[in-house]
Amino acid sequence: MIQVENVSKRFTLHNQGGAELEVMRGAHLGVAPGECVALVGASGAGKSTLMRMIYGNYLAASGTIRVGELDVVTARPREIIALRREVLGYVSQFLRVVPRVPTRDVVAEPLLALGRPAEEARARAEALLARLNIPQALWELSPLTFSGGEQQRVNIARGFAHDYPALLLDEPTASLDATNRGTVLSLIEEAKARGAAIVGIFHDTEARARVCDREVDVSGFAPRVS
Ligand SMILES: Nc1ncnc2c1ncn2[C@@H]1O[C@H](COP(=O)(O)OP(=O)(O)OP(=O)(O)O)[C@@H](O)[C@H]1O
Repeated sequence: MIQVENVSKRFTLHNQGGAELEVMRGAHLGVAPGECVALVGASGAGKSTLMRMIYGNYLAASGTIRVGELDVVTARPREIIALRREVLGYVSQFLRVVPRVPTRDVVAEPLLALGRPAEEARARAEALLARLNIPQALWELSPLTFSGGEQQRVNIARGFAHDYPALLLDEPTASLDATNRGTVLSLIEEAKARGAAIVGIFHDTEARARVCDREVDVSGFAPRVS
């Protein structure tokens, strides 16, 4: 479902005289439906960079990144937008939302964007918010003033609203209490059971051991200095 082949990445630092920083060469990764793969490696090894390339936020310098039928490296912006709407979900560490939009609508939005009936989208959003222990009194409010952990749970609810065939998870259990952490791990297990292909960064080693089938050490993709 997710197939990364021979990917390299260079950053051009425009504010530092155009210096070129090569951070990855020959990256490979394959994730089958129903599988969860953890990206591991020391800080700065390139875990986030690889995840952002799969999502199409960073452009790979070479190689292919297939998600379903689409090669993200050569895809047009319109195709990336459709991929993100239908196929590839991304739970980032931080919630980014438009001000004044109620929490329930923030969570329902991915389903509405797919043309699902408003009633169904709302019901799904409410079920997820309840499961993640967001008090009902907060559903009508914007999540911008919520606590860090509440915002993270709203972000997770939004990321799991649609049953994406592929999911990217950036530290989904960071800063959660034991109960909510358990709920998030159950959501991940349920996504795997319905066939989602998942790539995740988990500094929480117990969480990683519970939900991930394999680890891929991105340090192995560091460019060799010759
Ligand atoms: N936008 C950017 N511009 C320039 N360099 C970048 C950019 N993003 C990442 N890098 C560099 O790429 C390398 C990999 O960074 P990345 O954030 O992917 O590592 P990581 O493994 O996710 O680290 P951590 O575990 O600390 O989050 C680092 O040397 C970093 O400085």
